[in-house]
Amino acid sequence: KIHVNEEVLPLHPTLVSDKYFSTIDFVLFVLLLVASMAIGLYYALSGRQQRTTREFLLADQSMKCLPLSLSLMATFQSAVAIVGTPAEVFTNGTQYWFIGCSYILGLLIPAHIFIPVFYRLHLTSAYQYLELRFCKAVRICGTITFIFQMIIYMGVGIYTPALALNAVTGFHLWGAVLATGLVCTIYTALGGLKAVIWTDVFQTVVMFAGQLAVIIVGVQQAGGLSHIWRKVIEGNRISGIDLNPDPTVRHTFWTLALGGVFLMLSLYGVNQTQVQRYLSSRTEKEAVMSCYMVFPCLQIALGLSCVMGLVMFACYSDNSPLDNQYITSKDQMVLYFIMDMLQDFSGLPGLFVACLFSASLSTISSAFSSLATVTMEDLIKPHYPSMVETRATLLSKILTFAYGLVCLVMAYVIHLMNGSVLQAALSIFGMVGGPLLGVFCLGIFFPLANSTGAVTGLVAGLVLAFWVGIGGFVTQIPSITTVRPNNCTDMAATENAIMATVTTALAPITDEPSKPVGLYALYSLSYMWYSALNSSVVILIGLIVSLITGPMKQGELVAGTVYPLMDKAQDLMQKLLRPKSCVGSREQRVKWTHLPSNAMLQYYIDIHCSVLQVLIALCISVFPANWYMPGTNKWSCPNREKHCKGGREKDLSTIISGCLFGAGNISVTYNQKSYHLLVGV
Ligand SMILES: O=C(O)CCCC[C@@H]1SC[C@@H]2NC(=O)N[C@@H]21
Ligand code: NA
Repeated sequence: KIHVNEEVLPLHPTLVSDKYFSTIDFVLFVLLLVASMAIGLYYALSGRQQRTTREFLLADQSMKCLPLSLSLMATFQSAVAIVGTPAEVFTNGTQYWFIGCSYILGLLIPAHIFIPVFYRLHLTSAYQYLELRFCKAVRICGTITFIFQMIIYMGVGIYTPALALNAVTGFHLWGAVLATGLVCTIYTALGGLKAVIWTDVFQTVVMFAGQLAVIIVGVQQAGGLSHIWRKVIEGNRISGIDLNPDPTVRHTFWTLALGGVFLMLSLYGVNQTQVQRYLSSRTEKEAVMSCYMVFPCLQIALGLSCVMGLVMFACYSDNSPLDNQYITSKDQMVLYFIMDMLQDFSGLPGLFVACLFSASLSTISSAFSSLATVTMEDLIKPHYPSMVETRATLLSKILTFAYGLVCLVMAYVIHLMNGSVLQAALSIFGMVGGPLLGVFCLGIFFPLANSTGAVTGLVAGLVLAFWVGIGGFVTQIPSITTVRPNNCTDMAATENAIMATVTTALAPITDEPSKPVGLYALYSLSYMWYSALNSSVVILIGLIVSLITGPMKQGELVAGTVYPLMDKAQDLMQKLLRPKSCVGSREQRVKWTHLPSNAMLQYYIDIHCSVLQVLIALCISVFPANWYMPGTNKWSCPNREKHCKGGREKDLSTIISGCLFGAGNISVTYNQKSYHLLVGV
């Protein structure tokens, strides 16, 4: 049996028999690199030739929403998702598809909370916010955390397609890594953010084209839609909605749709790569629009990958190349499928490989650009405030090159680690991106949070993240190795053990394992909850420490750094200390229907609402108040019979939020008067 090792086995004799990457496939791959490079050079040489940092790092703030939205999607849609998602669906069914539900809140909240705050502060780096809101130290901590996260992700992003290609076709591993790394570095360093965004657009088109072509031909090869449907039904791969509340189950509706919201927020809300795109928009409105438009793009991308997984399953359910040890990891599955089933369609493998590398290029170029930006803006510029623009721009270009080299080094580090890439990437986002999300939320939603609280919270969040993340990684080794015995050499066995560990619930759990207790329960937490857990811990510790060390005073806050949502949080704390009398005597009441329909309403939420309720309230707060305010008698107020008569009997958003999350109090302030509402049924 073949153990894939690119150094020993440059070509694969038994894998796809006599089928190799052909000349036309190779040409398509090279064309992709050449076209990307050409776009980069065009922006390097045209216009004002990237002479200021505003031009180089923020695309002259001239971007429109269509290219922005495609670029937003391309940034976090790497080869990891292209090979990882079909493999996930192949092994565990379509449950992962439910992550699509998290895109709703995961994009609405950035669009209406994060974008307005960042855009109006005229930032370049998202971490400038942390200094404005807290202090320099928090900014530096945030920047360093971000750099750490992106460097690892970049390594995974560049290594994944190269490894898959190498394992299946024997294409030179380091040749592919070097080619993509160099091309990407050059066009990013020369063309700046504008080149990155426009190459993203081109690469997105290639990505969709590749996936779509493979699916269409694949369906035909697999014996048509009805045959595929029968196979996936027989193989039990169409997953129903799994409402199991157990947080240790890897993928359920809750881990994906709710845990996924936090993941999405850390990526689309506060990650520099995306914030930089919002800031490069011509207007705030266009930035918000681009955020809306990512939604269908992400859904299409997710749908295509899932369908590809199903098609693959129909082809290989009885004869898995993984079981036959034709391939060594499920991440090689997609390419194996392409080379095995579609080899006779000249150019199709090449188109798909171009798709794979498009995904990877668009991700690492965004990473280079954002890393150069934060290094310049957060670490270098503050020390040289009088640096001239041309010099700063040149330095930014050099930084981009430097990160290109770092990326190549990281590819080698990832090469030494080995593992299932999708879960690895998402775990990194949860472990490092989660705490970062927490510190931003702490600043934006809680006026009382101070710098000490922010630093302590961030550090505590990171410590917990690595504790739980690494704990989960280590404690899973024994159980998995027994599941998957292998008869390779000792070296290969250890390697496989590590690989299988990251693959975690590779096989759906068949026999009921004993419930983990104590720390093991914590370690077995689904990786999809990492973002939520870690960000909540940062907020909680941040608030506690802030309260102990003396909360921030209203006057000390820089205007525009806090979102009005939690404006009254301090009032609320005081109110909570008093016995609660639904509506204080100071507060006046008017009929709900007397509130003007365009009233600007401010909400604050009872502190004993759960995090979920807070989220829902956030969601509610983004809809125009007059959608559900006037005369809705689901809002209870004292004398509600008197005041709230004749309204709509059922208000959808109220009912859904109420049913799902129980009741919570929300107060509305209008014209300096407070009104209390009870959300729920
Ligand atoms: O790099 C990748 O391709 C995978 C990691 C990022 C995936 C996140 S999960 C939610 C969202 N949907 C996507 O397609 N990408 C991001
Ligand atoms: Na990408």
